[in-house]
Amino acid sequence: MVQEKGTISIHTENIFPIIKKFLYSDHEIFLRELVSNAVDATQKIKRLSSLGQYNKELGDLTVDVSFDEKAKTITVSDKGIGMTADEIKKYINQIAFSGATEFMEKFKEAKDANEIIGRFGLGFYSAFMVADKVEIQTLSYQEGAEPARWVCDGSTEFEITEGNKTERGTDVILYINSENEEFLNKWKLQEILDKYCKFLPVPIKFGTKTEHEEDGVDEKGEKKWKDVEVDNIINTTNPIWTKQPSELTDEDYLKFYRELYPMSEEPLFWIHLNVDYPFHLTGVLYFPKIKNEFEIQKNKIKLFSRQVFITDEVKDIVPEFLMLLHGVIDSPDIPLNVSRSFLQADSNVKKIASYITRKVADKLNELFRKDRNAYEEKWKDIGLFVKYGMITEEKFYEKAKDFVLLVNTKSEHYTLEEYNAKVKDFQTGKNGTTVYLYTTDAEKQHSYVQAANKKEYDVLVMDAPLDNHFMQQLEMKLEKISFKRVDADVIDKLIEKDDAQKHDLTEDESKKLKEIFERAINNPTMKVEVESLSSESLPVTITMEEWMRRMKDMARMGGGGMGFYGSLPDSYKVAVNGNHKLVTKMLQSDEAHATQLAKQVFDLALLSQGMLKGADLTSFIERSVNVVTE
Ligand SMILES: Nc1ncnc2c1ncn2[C@@H]1O[C@H](COP(=O)(O)OP(=O)(O)OP(=O)(O)O)[C@@H](O)[C@H]1O
Repeated sequence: MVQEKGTISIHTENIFPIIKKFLYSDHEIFLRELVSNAVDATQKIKRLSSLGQYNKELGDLTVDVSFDEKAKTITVSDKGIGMTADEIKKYINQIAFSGATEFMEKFKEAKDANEIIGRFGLGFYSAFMVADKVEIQTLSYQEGAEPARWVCDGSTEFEITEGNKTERGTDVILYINSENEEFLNKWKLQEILDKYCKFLPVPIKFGTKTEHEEDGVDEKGEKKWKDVEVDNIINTTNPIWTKQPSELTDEDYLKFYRELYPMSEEPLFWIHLNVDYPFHLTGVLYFPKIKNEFEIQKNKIKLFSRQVFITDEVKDIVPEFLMLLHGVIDSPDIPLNVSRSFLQADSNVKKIASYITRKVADKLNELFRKDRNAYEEKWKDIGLFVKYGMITEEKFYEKAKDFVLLVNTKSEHYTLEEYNAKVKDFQTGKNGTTVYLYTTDAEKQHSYVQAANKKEYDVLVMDAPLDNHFMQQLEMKLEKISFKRVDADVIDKLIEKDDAQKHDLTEDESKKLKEIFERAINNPTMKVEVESLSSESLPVTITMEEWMRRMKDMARMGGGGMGFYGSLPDSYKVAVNGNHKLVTKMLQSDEAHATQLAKQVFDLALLSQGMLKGADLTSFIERSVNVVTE
């Protein structure tokens, strides 16, 4: 007997075709929505029971997901609070959005199904993305409630009749349409449940699975096994982020990490997030080992809302540099279903981002203070992360400046403050700027590093692509320091002091020398200059000005607006040591011999820079052999 027929109050005839069509790409979330509703209903009955407002047995509260390939149905059953016919009318029929007109207007901007579903309270209706007909069989927990049945065939017509349920709870039965039969598949459903429902707080059963069980011993005394069918519970109801850190061991955290990222290396350490005010957020963030930039995988953080998986695109919620971390964040306070631009402006999201940034900085600081040696050992893996954070987040910079480390060619680690104290006295030039010398490749730039060390200068290793930006950041922030690569100039000019040496050459001699070299090198991008270096320094040194090289490096890395520098030819300075005895010899030789000597020492300088290649290298070798045999 039909009790009631009616029209779902959305005033627009064909809302379902719109839902179906528009939400095409995200079809699978219908299951997330229905299972979440079932879990909500279950938690409500638990709460009523604990408040003493429901006094009957709760019984087994497992939510059951099943499908029938022949009947082409998927059923989600719960033993939650159920609904009366009136409640169905109230909650299901009057779709919780303020009107079809608004929906019609807004859906145009919406970018994905999540947005529409959440914003308009269409969770339940997402069932129509995959089903032609949806049936609800339900019995409310309330004393004397009658079972009710609701059926809707995807038009705006519905029907409420007497239901057949004899126990408290709700069954939602989807009659899957022909385009969506792929969902009538065990593996497909299992996959969707794994993705969205793996950590829901109520057990979810999906069929059964076979397990091996010990079955006594045989005649020989060996263990016997038997296969038993057990419920296939697809979720862990108390994932670690819902627990207190004090209840957890390191092994628990590692186990959870392995569960989330089965193929990954062990994380370095982790942070347990737990805040109640001014927003709710729990989670565990792991620091993965990051060896180099190419390995970075973003979007590894999974975002949950009350244990329901929402997305692993956490951009806009956590600051960019924190996306290098792995783990989970769970917050009901993140507006999940709004557009990205709205998200960025949301004050809760901003607070959450700065909370996480602070927590991460505090954790690093704690590791640094507690066990400096261990921290230094891990620096290789966390350095990139810390520097990235300092470059991109002002707030993080302020905290991290106390625990970021600089590493020199002797593998010694220094904080910014320690390093400044170490080099200030020796490496401050006459203009008052302290020069931090660095190498990007201690092997290749070996002769320069050695020259610096001879002068008792310290040399840092800055070999990550990010270091360019990092140094620039430090130059801006720290007063009166500048970074110079060891081959940015001849050693005496890298850090200019008052006691600069003079060479004994006359102006004419200098000019002549310059000409000899220019002729020998015959390359306009090599600018020859006669310098007064110590007589033990090499006769010729090739350098590239710091500023120019950095611009070129950035252009190479694709730095915005730097393309112009990339297109300039490399320009080097060829510093001829006016105090070297070879110079005197050259000035006294005939032109041909002088040119040959100039060529030879220039090639030697190129060689020490790793710049001598191809035909030039061959002719250098031939020339050298001749010199030796002469
Ligand atoms: N399995 C169920 N048991 C009891 N009540 C249910 C069940 N499923 C849905 N309802 C009722 O129907 C209402 C509407 O559900 P729907 O999924 O459309 O929206 P919602 O769950 O309130 O919001 P959203 O899905 O956007 O988070 C629910 O709030 C609940 O009152």
